[in-house]
This record gives sequence, C-alpha cells and structure tokens, in this order.
Amino acid sequence: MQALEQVQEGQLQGVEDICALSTVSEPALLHAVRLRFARQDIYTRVARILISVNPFCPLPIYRSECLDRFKQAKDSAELAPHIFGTGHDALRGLAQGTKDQAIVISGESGAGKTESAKFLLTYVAECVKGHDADGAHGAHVEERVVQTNPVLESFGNAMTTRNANSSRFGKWLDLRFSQALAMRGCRITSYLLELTRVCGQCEGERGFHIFFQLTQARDEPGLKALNLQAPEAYRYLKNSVLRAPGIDDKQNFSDLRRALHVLGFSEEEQMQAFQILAGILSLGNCEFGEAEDGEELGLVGAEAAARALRVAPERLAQGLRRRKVVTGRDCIETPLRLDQARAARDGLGRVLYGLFDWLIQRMNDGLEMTNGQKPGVLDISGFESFGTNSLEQLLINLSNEELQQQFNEAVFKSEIEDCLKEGIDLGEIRYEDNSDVVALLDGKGGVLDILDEELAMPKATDLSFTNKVLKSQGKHRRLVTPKFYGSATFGIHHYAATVTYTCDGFLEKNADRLPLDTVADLLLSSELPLLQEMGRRLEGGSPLAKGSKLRSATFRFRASLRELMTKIQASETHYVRCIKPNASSVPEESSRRPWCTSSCATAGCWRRYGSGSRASAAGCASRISCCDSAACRCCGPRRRGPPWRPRRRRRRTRRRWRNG
Ligand SMILES: Nc1ncnc2c1ncn2[C@@H]1O[C@H](COP(=O)(O)OP(=O)(O)OP(=O)(O)O)[C@@H](O)[C@H]1O
Repeated sequence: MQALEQVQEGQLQGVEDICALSTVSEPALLHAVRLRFARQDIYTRVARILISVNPFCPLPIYRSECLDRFKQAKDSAELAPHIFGTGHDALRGLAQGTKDQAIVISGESGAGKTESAKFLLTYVAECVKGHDADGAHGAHVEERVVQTNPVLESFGNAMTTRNANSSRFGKWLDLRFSQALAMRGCRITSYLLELTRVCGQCEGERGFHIFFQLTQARDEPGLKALNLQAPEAYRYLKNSVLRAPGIDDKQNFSDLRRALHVLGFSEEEQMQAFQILAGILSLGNCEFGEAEDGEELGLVGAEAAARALRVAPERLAQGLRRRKVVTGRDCIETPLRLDQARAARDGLGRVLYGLFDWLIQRMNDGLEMTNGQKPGVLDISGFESFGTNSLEQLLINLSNEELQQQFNEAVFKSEIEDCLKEGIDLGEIRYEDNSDVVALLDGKGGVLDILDEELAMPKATDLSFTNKVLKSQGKHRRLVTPKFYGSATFGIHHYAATVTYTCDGFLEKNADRLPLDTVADLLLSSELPLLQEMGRRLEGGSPLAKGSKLRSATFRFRASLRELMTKIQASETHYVRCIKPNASSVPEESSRRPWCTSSCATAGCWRRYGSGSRASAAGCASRISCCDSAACRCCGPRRRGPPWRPRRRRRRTRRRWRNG
C-alpha cells in the first residue's frame, strides 16, 4: 500500500519559496502555485528558479513603486517572488563576480515568455540608468535597447491559435555593461524565423503583424506613394484573420515608427523597408496562366511587384517563369511548370522577408559593443506539438531538449554531486534525464546527421530518409516507429510529450535552396540600395550563397544552437519557467465552469461560451474580460450544477451517502 503524502501548513498557505517546505513533492508544489495564482500572486520561487503563471490580465505589480522597491533591496529574497527579483539577482551577480549572467525563459506558446523578457529588460534598463555612460553610444543606450522590442514584435510576431502576439522566432539578447554597470549596448541573435508564414497561414491565424500595420496605415501622408490597399486585396493576407484580438495595428505601427527613429533608422531606410514589404504583397498577387507543352506560362501582376521592388518587369517575369539547366558546358533555359512557378514566386517572397535579418543586423551595428560583461536573456520558442509536425517543430523541440538537458545538469546533477561531496544524503531524487533524446537527434549518426547525408544522395526522398532513420535507430527507446510501413513519419518520446513528425518536405527544407537561380542578380539589379545589399549577401557570404559549406538549414541551426549552449554553460544561469494556466488565454479560467463549450460568434473572438447559450456578439467588448451576457453559462447567473447531470448518478451518490 502506498503511503499518502503528508500535507504541510506552508503548502496550504501558498509559500513564496517552495524550498521553505520541509519536504518538497510535486503535489505540494502544484498546490502552492495554484493557491498563490488564485490570489493573483503569479510568481513562486524555487531557489534560483522563478515560476510565473500568466494572469492574462494587467496586474498592478510592475509599477514604478514596485520597481523601486527591488532597486533598493539588498537581496531579492527580502521581497516576494517577482520577475524584477530575477533581474535584481542577475545584476547583483554581474556586480559581484566575473561570470556572465544568463536568464533562460521557457514555457509553451502564450505562457508569457516575451512579456517576462520585456519586464526584465525594463527593470535592468531602469536600474542602470544614470550609471556612468562612458560608452560611445551615450546616455540613451538603455532606451534604444528597449526600443528593439517594437521592431522585433512587428516583424517577428504574428497571431496564432494559441497567442495573438506570438513570437515566431527565438531570441537571444546579449546585453553589454561596463565595470560600473553602465549599459554599453546589446546584440540580438534570432533563431528559426517562421518564414513560411509570409505566404500562407493556418486557419484562425495571420501573417506577421507588420503587413497589417502597414496596410492599416496606408493613408498616412508618407505612405501614399506605396499604393497600398486594404489587407483583403492581397492573396498573402486575405485568407487569414484580419484583426488579431487585443492588437491595435495602427497604434503599434506608430510605436514601430518611433522605435525605428530612436534606433537611428533614417526615413529613407524605413521607406525602403516598407517598399520591400509592399513588393512582397504585390508579388503574392502575381498569377500564372495555363501554357501549352514547352511554352512559357502566362503571368499577370508582375508589373506592380516590379514597380514596388524597383526592378525591370521583364527580369522579374523571366525569373518567375524560367529556370537555367546546366548540361555539361551548356546552359539552357526551360520554362517552369505551374506548380514550380508558384513555388518560385512564394520562395522569392520569403527571400525578400530576409529583411528581418537585415533589421537585426542594422540594430546590432548600432548597438553592439565588443567589450564589457554580458548578461544574456533567452526567449526561445517553447516545446511544440501540433496536429502535423514538420522539420521546424523538430528543431524547436531539439532546442528545448538541449535547454532541458542544460537545466538538468545545472540544477540536479551538480547539486546532487555537491551534496554527495559534502556527505549530505539527499535520499532518492528522481528527474528525467533526456540526454538520450539529444543524442538521438543531434548526436553522431543521429536523425539530423542522416538528414544531412541524404542531401548528397541524388535519389534521396523523404521516405528514404525516414526508412534510414528507422533502420539505424529503430531500437532506440525514444524513437516511435509508425504503425504502417511506407509512411514518412516517426515519433519521438520527448521529455515533455511524444510528438509524431511528418517528414514530407524535410529534404527540401533542409536543402534550403534559393527559389530562382537568378534571385541574387534580380536583387542586385534593383534601384533600392537595401535590396542591392540583400543581393550582395546572397551572392557572397550568406549561407544561402552557392558553394557555401553551410548550405543545410539544420547544419546552420545546430551550429548556432551549440554556440548558444556554450554561452549559457559559461554563465551563471537564472531560470524563469512560464506557465499557461488555460488553453483559451483568458484570466481566471479556473473559476469558469467546465461545460462552457461554444465559441463566440464575433469574428476574431476566441472566447468560449456556455453550450447552447445565445451570447450576443455585443458582449465581446474586451479581449481580457468575459462576455457578461446573462444568457452565457460562463458569466451569467451561477447555477447549482450542469442541468444535464444524469439523474441515476445523483441517486447513486445519495445512496452511497446514506450507506456511508
Ligand atoms: N505578466 C503578465 N501580466 C499580464 N499579462 C500577461 C503577462 N504575461 C503574459 N501576459 C499576456 O499573455 C499574452 C501572451 O504572452 P507572451 O506573448 O509573452 O507569450 P509567449 O510565451 O512569449 O508566447 P509565444 O511563444 O507564442 O511567443 C500577452 O500578450 C499578454 O496579454
């Protein structure tokens, strides 16, 4: 018989630091965190780890009075657990030691990672304001670092079914400080921007915010020359959700303009960037007509795209309809099929969105300082498991596995070893060691090595890749083989969940080919200096350039992941674990009754109402609060219980009571 855990007083009261409990167990931790969350104490401390539960509503805990309290505190432990406390600890670590500091923020999509990173940045910037600003960038560097956020959010965030403002890239922010703790600059590294979103999105989602901001602001005097239309007029936007709940595109666009200005982007640079975005939208509207065998496809709409991109229309049209085939010493041009031409058009759209990398490069050029101590903040995409999971999910999940491994080593392994050295018996401490998953994916002869090997095989297909994985790793305890032979799928038992990956398109994505052979020449021929610069990068040092050793997408990703892990391992690491309390992204879900199942009828509103209720659309005024409709079982007058609770069960319950 299993002994029941003893309930402790601290757990019932919701202690601030879980380590204060005499025995720490999973139920005790869960109970304490839940209790604290119910009274809006969203943060709980577990030694160096901060647990943060997303409240999905504004709380008065980030005001300047609160910030000042942390700023003046000697030790963050004097105060209640808070994200500012983590910032305080990192700054104290910097001031005391020689080690760099790293703050790793993890959690699923919508758990609050980006908001936490922003609070941290605000705190750090406020704390170091006024310290000697001996750097070349003067006293305003903190403000400029903070202003990188609106730029990254406009270009790198989008609405998904899980989060209206979801970061579609991972971010490592390296902050640089002088000895006197004056902020000297920063360097941003981005990981795995979800470029496929430029040309298409899943149902209930939309593309990057910037496209909607720009089309909303099209009537502003400076933007009229772009000849932009409403989002409905563009193929890349019209099938998505046009308005993201809680997101004010117009306001965000003016914030973006201000941020670009503070970061030193000239008016001309900004206009060129907007022009490229307009070019991407026009490119998406290009449509191809049918063609006879061996003939070129018809093409409509290339003039508008060419005008926006400032390239010759014939050159663009030719690039989208023909490709070069090299046979021996000869090079002949052949017309593309309809599907190939469409793929080339969308591929070019994605290459043009390389604008994101240019923006980051440009911000880094303005803010980077090579010397100084570095605290880094990592906000990386959380573990992902969708209906269909592809190479992007595999790479994101690999990065989460690596971070989990680093967390295990830093928190469990090293602590246990230290205690054993000191002769302290910790009893049995169980944790899931995930090093075998990391080895299966990233190790020698692992899944990603096999994928790279397939690039060199002329007849390789997604299925041949899958078969090789199943053959060489089939007995690995973390690999799940598909039920039916011949399907290009496999599963992985990750530390967080088991995920099935569909390998269709793995080879193509890994090869990361340029959509047209002439793309670098096309960009170089543009009258826009910014496009010429992007063309030069493609032609020369870019990983996408011909002959580059770094041509495989997974090779590059693994190299950058290794670099990142080395940085984290060399630093003193602070962890923030963000938790999403409910899948509907609403406050206090726990107080809602479980039988609320119908969605609201208002377009763009994801709120759910009581089944069968006639909640009016007018109730949906705010994203955060509930609908307040009297007819809605969520917010209407409370009833004693679900009306359809089966009678028999009630009778049985009564009988049991009587007997008992
Ligand atoms: N501390 C907080 N206080 C109030 N609201 C919050 C807080 N943290 C997050 N939120 C709300 O939750 C939403 C989602 O948070 P956020 O965008 O930070 O999630 P994320 O973990 O970065 O998601 P993704 O991985 O999709 O980018 C925010 O837009 C905000 O409305």
